[in-house]
Amino acid sequence: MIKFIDISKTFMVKKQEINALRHVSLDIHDGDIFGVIGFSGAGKSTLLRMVNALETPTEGIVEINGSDINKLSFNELRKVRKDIGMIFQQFNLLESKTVYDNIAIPLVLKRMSKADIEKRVSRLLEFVELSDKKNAYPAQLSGGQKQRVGIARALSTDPSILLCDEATSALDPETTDSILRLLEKINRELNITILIVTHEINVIQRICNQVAVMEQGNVVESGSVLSVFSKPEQGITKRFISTVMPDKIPDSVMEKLKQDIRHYKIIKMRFLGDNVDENVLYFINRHFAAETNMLFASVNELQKAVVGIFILQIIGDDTEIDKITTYISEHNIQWQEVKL
Ligand SMILES: Nc1ncnc2c1ncn2[C@@H]1O[C@H](COP(=O)(O)OP(=O)(O)OP(=O)(O)O)[C@@H](O)[C@H]1O
Repeated sequence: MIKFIDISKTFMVKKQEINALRHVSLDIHDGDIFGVIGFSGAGKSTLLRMVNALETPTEGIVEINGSDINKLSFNELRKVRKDIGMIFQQFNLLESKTVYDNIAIPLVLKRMSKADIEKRVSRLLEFVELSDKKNAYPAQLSGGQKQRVGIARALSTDPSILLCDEATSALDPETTDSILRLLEKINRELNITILIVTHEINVIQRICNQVAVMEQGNVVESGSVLSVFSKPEQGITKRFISTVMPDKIPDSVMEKLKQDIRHYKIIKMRFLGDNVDENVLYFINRHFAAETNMLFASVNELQKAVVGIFILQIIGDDTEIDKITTYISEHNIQWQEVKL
């Protein structure tokens, strides 16, 4: 388990304080794919680099499996670092070395025998599906292939934690998808805990089970991806999520609404998981004396659950509208009024 306990980090640049992290507390459990999202400068990389003590906190404690990483002896720290792999946006491969040699570097440093290195590297190349590129140089590889080499190198010491610093930000969407599938396989088959920092919400949506949203050094929102995506609280979270799960009335529909002189209320409902199965809309239309008009609907699958967003215009008198919203609340469906 990785535990950030009340972490703050201040950099001094030309006598000016930069508060890169402010009182950050997070728990990352074994087996998690934990995503940290935020815009540039939010403090994500600084936080990630705390895990292998490439960065030390000004205040607070970073615990890995119960021990304070900044209180370890040199040898103890070296051992912990072997248990932590890291991949980067720009891959960080040695251009003058072949794919094989790049992956073998950590094993050579570990003084592993040649035969064992050969065995381990071949297995890793197979795992990342690059066996045919064993003797190629990085310049002969695509971005996705380079990242696969980076991943194989990070896995070479058999770590239990993998840190990913914007690992897909330099890749096109299709290649991103294949790398994310590989990360999922690493988590599932090798039982490796993954910590990802990214500014791409689709990365979080696609593979993470937990998320923390960072803004100006603070964690402003965190929790399971399902709970945060289905009920985002903070403005920044809503902005990120709306790019992959739109929740706005389309402009053309909005124009028509402006001409509508009937008495109505507009509500936005979010259905989560099981309650999407209940045919609430059917019930509303049959049992209340109001007309409903669907202005927008989207349904997304997340962590094998369904998140539905419906924006409904309810046309009728206030008593009937109140009955409907009470009925919706009683069915534990989140809703809020949308004001034009
Ligand atoms: N070594 C350093 N010296 C001085 N300031 C730093 C250093 N490292 C980071 N910072 C500053 O700390 C803040 C957080 O930076 P950090 O790289 O952690 O953000 P980030 O969210 O990862 O952004 P990006 O995605 O652009 O890397 C920024 O204002 C950055 O300029």
